[in-house]
Amino acid sequence: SALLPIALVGEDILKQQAIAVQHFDAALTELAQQMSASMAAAQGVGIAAPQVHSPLALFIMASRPNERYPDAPNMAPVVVVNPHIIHVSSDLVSGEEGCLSVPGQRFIIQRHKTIEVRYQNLQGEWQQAELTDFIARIFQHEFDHLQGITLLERSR
Ligand SMILES: O=C(O)C[C@@H](Cc1ccccc1)[C@H](O)SCc1ccccc1
Ligand SMILES: [Zn+2]
Repeated sequence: SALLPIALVGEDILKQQAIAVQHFDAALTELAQQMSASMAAAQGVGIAAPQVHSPLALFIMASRPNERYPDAPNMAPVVVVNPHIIHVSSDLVSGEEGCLSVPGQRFIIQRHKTIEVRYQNLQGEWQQAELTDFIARIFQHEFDHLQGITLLERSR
C-alpha cells in the first residue's frame, strides 16, 4: 500500500475530535492497510487515523520489545475502531513516549497501568479487553489522538 504522509503537531486535523466509523466497508479496510504500512515504515508501534489526515475514530496498535521497553510483548498489529475506555486503574506509571507527529522528541508521560476497553474490529464486531503496561500505554496514546490530544498537552 502507498505510504501516507504523517500530520505534524500544529496541523488542525490533530486537534479535532474524531468521527465515529459507520461503514465497515472495503474503503475502511484499505485505509487500515495503508495505516499499517505507514506505521511499519516509521517503525512505530501505533498510528491513529488523524495522523494520516483522516478524521475517523480508528487506530492501529502493535507492540514489540524496544530499547525503552525491552520486556514489551510481541503483538501483531490490531485495528481498533470506535474505541471506548470503560475502566482505568488508579495506578499510574510514568514512561517515555514518542510520537510520529512530534518527530525526534521523547516525553515522560504518566499513564494508567491497566485499562478496560471496548472497540470494534474491521468487521464491526465488538471486542472487549483488559490491557496493561506498554500496550495500555500505546492504547491511551492513540486514544488521545482521537480526542485531539497529543503528547504536548500531556507533558506539561
Ligand atoms: O505517534 C504515535 O501514535 C506512534 C507512537 C506510539 C507510541 C506511543 C506511546 C509509547 C510508545 C509508542 C510512537 O511514535 S511509535 C515509535 C516508538 C516505538 C517504540 C517505543 C517508543 C516509540
Ligand atoms: Zn502519537
